[in-house]
Amino acid sequence: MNDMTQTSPVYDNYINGEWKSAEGGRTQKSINPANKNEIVGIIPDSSKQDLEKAVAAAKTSRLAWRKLAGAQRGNLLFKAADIMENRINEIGEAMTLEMGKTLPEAKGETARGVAILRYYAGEGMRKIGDVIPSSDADAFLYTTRSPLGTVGVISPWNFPVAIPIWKLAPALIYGNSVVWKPATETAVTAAKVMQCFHDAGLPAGVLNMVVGSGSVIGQGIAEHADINGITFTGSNAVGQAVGQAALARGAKYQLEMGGKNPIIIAADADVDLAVEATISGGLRSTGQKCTATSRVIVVKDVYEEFKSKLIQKVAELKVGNGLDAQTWLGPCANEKQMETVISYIRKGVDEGAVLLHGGTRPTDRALSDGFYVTPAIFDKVTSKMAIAQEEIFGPVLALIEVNDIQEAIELANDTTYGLSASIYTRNIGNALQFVQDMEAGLVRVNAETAGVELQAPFGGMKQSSSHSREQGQAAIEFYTSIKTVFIKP
Ligand SMILES: NC(=O)C1=CN([C@@H]2O[C@H](COP(=O)(O)OP(=O)(O)OC[C@H]3O[C@@H](n4cnc5c(N)ncnc54)[C@H](OP(=O)(O)O)[C@@H]3O)[C@@H](O)[C@H]2O)C=CC1
Ligand SMILES: O=C(O)CCC(=O)C(=O)O
Repeated sequence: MNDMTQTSPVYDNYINGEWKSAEGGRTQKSINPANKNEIVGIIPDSSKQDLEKAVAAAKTSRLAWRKLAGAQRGNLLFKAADIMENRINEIGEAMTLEMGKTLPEAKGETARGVAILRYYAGEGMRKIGDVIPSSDADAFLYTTRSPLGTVGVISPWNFPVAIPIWKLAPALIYGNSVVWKPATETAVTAAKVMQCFHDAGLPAGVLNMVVGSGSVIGQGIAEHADINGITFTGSNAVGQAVGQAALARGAKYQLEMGGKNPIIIAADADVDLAVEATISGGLRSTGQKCTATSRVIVVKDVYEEFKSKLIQKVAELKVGNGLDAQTWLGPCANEKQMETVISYIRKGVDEGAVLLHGGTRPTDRALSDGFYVTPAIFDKVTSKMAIAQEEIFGPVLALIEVNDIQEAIELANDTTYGLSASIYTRNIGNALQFVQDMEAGLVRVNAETAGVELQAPFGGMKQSSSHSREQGQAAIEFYTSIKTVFIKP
């Protein structure tokens, strides 16, 4: 152990209402991507034994939890929300330190987590069924809903507060107990979120958190016979494996995976607004959103104007440590992610695209220990290139020139993904054609591709999801089963 390891804060698993170190005391380090020499915290490296304890606790606690009134469960979520609201600075700072997004983004995401918690707390008071006229005049026919039992939540590092909360909160409010495996990258942030639920007085065993590698704890959740539903957000490769493991044992599953999201700029677009939306949608959070804009499809009439304005604005963005108030764009979340981004930039050049701007490690020596890449803009991209087809998850914009809206929509659909898409146009006909023909779960007119409203359904078409929807009232479809009740006196 070096000195820094000895002085770094230590975080544990949360099992059956208690903080517990991993079996055998195994730990790993959470590293700051802005400075790889800084350890943010020492976190558990859990084994299957830890998972077993968490699942057993969740199984034991679930009956009493489901028997509470929805309003009682809701009150606990309201309390957790209030506590989290008071800790926005602390949680936001942990997030910036662990995965690099800027502090305003990190605090904004934590505030969003609070709002999601409150939304689902309120769900405890809303209707969960319908009365249906029976063909038997004496009978009472209605539907109600049952929780699944225990839900396994596998969450990624890119929204380390909002994504877990939009899974945990509906799972809990509808009466499920939970075993949560957060991304290892953001386990410190996860522990701070978990502490809010603990301090709110959630009964022991109802929500458990196990930190450890995806292949052990994540896969263990997918395969565990006592976990009745699994919700996952992350890469397509892992999502497919999770889905297959769940399907093989008849468990319910929900997958939210990648995107290759297009923005279309029509000839009649407000070009300045379109440039802003492209930058915000493509480069905020260093491009590490599943809804990030990565393909910029521009009609030829405004191509040159759009391109030169985009380059000018992107050149003004300050890359740096997310804690620095001047920074617009933080580092990639980890070294592997940075290497992936750099390898795609090389691939783009090799395939014949023209790198107009960025795509390099910054020369500033103050940034040399961080996983930084300057935002890249590619010109002369064609739809068949890897940079136009594969999810990069980094600050890379691929410009594609087209003749008209028809061609733009065709190319926008020329991918295996279908998560989000946007168009900039002042023409209602263009907008309606786009809304109708675009194969994506989220379509936005005169708005960037990213940006999800917590009260609306969110999810993708094609290979972006398991065709289910999260958030808003859509969440009830995954976290419960409908029970049809027929009663005759
Ligand atoms: N849709 C989205 O929002 C996201 C998409 N991605 C995409 O995925 C790429 C790789 O990122 P990465 O973090 O490796 O994504 P992963 O899909 O590997 O990670 C997502 C979650 O799954 C867990 N996991 C990893 N392996 C397994 C497994 N075999 N079984 C069950 N769970 C597992 C991870 O745990 P652990 O952290 O311990 O590895 C993490 O909690 C990115 O470049 C991006 O393209 C990534 C994150 C979010
Ligand atoms: O755009 C957003 O706010 C949500 C993005 C998201 O869900 C993701 O990146 O996983």
